[in-house]
Amino acid sequence: MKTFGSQSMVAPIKRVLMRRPGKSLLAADANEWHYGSLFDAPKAIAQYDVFAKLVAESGAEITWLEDNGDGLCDAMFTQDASLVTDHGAVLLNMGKPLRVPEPAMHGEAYEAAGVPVIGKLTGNGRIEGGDFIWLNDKTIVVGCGFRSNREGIAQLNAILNPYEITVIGFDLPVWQGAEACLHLMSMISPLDDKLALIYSPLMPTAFYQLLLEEGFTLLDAPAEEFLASGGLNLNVLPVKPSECIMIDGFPKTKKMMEEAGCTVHVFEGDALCIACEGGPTCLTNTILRA
Ligand SMILES: NC(=O)NCCC[C@H](N)C(=O)O
Repeated sequence: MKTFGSQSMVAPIKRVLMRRPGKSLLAADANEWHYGSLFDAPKAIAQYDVFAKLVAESGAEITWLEDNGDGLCDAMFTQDASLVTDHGAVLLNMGKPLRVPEPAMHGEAYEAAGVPVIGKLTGNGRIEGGDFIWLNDKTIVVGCGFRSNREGIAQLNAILNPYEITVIGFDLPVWQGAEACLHLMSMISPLDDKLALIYSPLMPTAFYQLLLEEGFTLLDAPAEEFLASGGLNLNVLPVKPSECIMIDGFPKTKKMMEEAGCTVHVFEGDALCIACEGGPTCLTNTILRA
């Protein structure tokens, strides 16, 4: 039986890597980590538990990393430090200096979980997982901004081209500056093979055009909810095609997805997600979708 592998954003989620926030988050200096005014660590941990329950209820097996007080508060956003393909995992290289130790942690977890590591980014090559999506099962799109760069794309191509996977890049806007977290997935969440929730004003034009050429239907999220949530209204985790988990409190975005045929599960995420700048996709790293 297949225990790892994923070259889709939306196939049924079967296994994920997650890290429950604990001691590190409770000791976090919000300024140092760029967490917002809604940050409240005990509340964030309680919200995380509700989210984790939804993930488990979707049928996914969770491979756990524990927050044992190593001080890596952002490590709960497991999406960012590695990516898993049908051939094994790639350890990424973080753009946010405070997060640099995380890919090595993922490497240890994959070794323990029986997932082969087929390569890792090094030196000045940087990509964070929030900056990539599978456009199709042979093509990865990476957003180049403060967290990911062209050297990272060149390295990822060198690792994945032998498996007939191509990585292409599009430049992201500056938006709120270098300290804020803006990833490619801050402006797009795939919901089905050819359906995605987006925020078009921030999207690279050529990427937007490519999605249309590929036959995507694009649901453009309402600006007021995007701005009120720091973009987290559209950070939506598909648990299977047209079924997803989102943060509660964004009724217009939710309705838009429901009207497009999606089933949407919600959880409270103000202290966890809005404050810490990462949503349901960021809190999970897909090990197996099939
Ligand atoms: N994939 C994501 O969008 N991850 C969110 C990461 C948030 C974290 N506080 C960071 O700044 O890296």
